[in-house]
Amino acid sequence: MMPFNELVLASHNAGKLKELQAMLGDSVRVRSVAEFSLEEPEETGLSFIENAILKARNASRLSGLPALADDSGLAVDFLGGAPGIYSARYADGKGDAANNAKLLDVLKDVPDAERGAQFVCCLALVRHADDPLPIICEGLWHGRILHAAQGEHGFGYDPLFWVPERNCSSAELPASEKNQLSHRARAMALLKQRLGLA
Ligand SMILES: O=P(O)(O)OP(=O)(O)OP(=O)(O)OC[C@H]1O[C@@H](n2cnc3c(O)ncnc32)[C@H](O)[C@@H]1O
Ligand SMILES: [Mg+2]
Repeated sequence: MMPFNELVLASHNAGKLKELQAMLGDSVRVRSVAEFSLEEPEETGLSFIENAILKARNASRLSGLPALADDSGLAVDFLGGAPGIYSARYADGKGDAANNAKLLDVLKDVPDAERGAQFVCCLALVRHADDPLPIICEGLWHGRILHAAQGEHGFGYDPLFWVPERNCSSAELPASEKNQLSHRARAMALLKQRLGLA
């Protein structure tokens, strides 16, 4: 059991919410921040950590509940870690398909050996909106960027992310497998350890 019985997930991304819920299982009753507000807080931080804390505090303030936020993104080696914390806004807010198209275009002449990338996930848990000691857990997932989209599962950049340990894209993995391997899965495993659940 979690040290509390209700938790609000501070995300407006349906793909993330599904994965986080599956990973949390029935260890805690999960609510979504959308029950309290549809307005997304501005992600003004310069790091995944700052943005995750900012989203968690916002959701906790709105709900009066402990809150778990996920700030994540794709860091491409050839681009010096871009789009990074700006992954959701890479194509100026035009959405996943536009983000993916832009990334493919920017990397169109880059050979496989230079297409290394990491998915990054930072989870932040606050017990209340002004919690002075949020719990922060990170996870990385190493792969490389494909030359064209592959696979239908997952969300976001998954169709472009080659998973060397499975020889397929992350959008070709069934949800249950992605949820054991991914950046989010690694961060969640650490969070469960920190909470004494693992
Ligand atoms: O901030 P919230 O409301 O949680 O939702 P968001 O989609 O804006 O989330 P982020 O600000 O953390 O941006 C994450 C970006 O990285 C992408 N991303 C994160 N995890 C991913 C995953 O597991 N598979 C594919 N893309 C992912 C996602 O599609 C977004 O473009
Ligand atoms: Mg966001």
